[in-house]
Amino acid sequence: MMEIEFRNVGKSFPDKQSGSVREAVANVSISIAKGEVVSLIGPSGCGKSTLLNMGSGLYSPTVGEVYVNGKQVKGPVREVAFMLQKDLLMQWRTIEDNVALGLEIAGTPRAQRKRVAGELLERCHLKGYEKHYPHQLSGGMRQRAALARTLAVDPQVMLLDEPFSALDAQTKMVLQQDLAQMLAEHKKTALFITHDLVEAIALSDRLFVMSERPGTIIEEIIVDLPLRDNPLERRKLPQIGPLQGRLMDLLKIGKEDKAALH
Ligand SMILES: Nc1ncnc2c1ncn2[C@@H]1O[C@H](COP(=O)(O)OP(=O)(O)OP(=O)(O)O)[C@@H](O)[C@H]1O
Repeated sequence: MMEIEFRNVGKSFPDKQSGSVREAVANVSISIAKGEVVSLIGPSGCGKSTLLNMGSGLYSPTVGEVYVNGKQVKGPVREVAFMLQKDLLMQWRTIEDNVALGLEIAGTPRAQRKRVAGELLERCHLKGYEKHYPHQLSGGMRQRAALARTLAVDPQVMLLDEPFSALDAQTKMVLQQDLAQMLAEHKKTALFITHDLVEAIALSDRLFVMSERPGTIIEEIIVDLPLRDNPLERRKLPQIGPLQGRLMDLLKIGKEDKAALH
């Protein structure tokens, strides 16, 4: 069974200026099996975040349906966790309490919350920072804490909306490595949005390339490369360059007047 499925999904938003509706996403069908990591790439404004929001139940599709674990998504889904570019940590809570937030909401007893948060912080290389506050950490460390918080609720499906785009290139590579290892170790299913083509190739089993708005899928690419759990090594493979070139061509980078990616 597919873990997450978009069936002929479309989404339109009311356009305040014209008073009509504007189509953001058109006729998208994507099926992702348990344990698969899939990336969405496409020009800015093509509807990638809108798709993720429909996956989590935050937005409802105008047409079509979304399923998680065979059940139609009709509102926020417990099995799905979101991670965004902004870490959204609460400044007044310690790192440990930020990581345990979802568990607290779920009513998990304090001792268990502390244990889970401690284990995840160690796994995310933040041991010793449990009692620190977000402002005392670097951007990369805060994003690690956000990753630990996302994993704390043990979601089946992770929706990742450019989680590393605000980080410097080297920090980003190290976090990608941690994420990839955790996804592989826990067989999590993930749908990842990125503008970084090599990041998409390094982390994914499959890629979907979207057109400009209204976003549709223009190409599905199977990343037939080893080392999905080791993106630092996968990046070094000779096949990466040609694959990146193919994506650049599909996205018409440098071929048109406008910037396809930014
Ligand atoms: N809540 C909303 N109300 C109205 N329009 C919206 C809403 N959310 C998104 N849109 C519109 O839908 C289109 C797609 O936006 P979306 O954020 O999904 O694109 P994106 O591909 O994620 O962009 P980027 O790569 O720049 O993050 C845009 O034109 C955007 O203005």
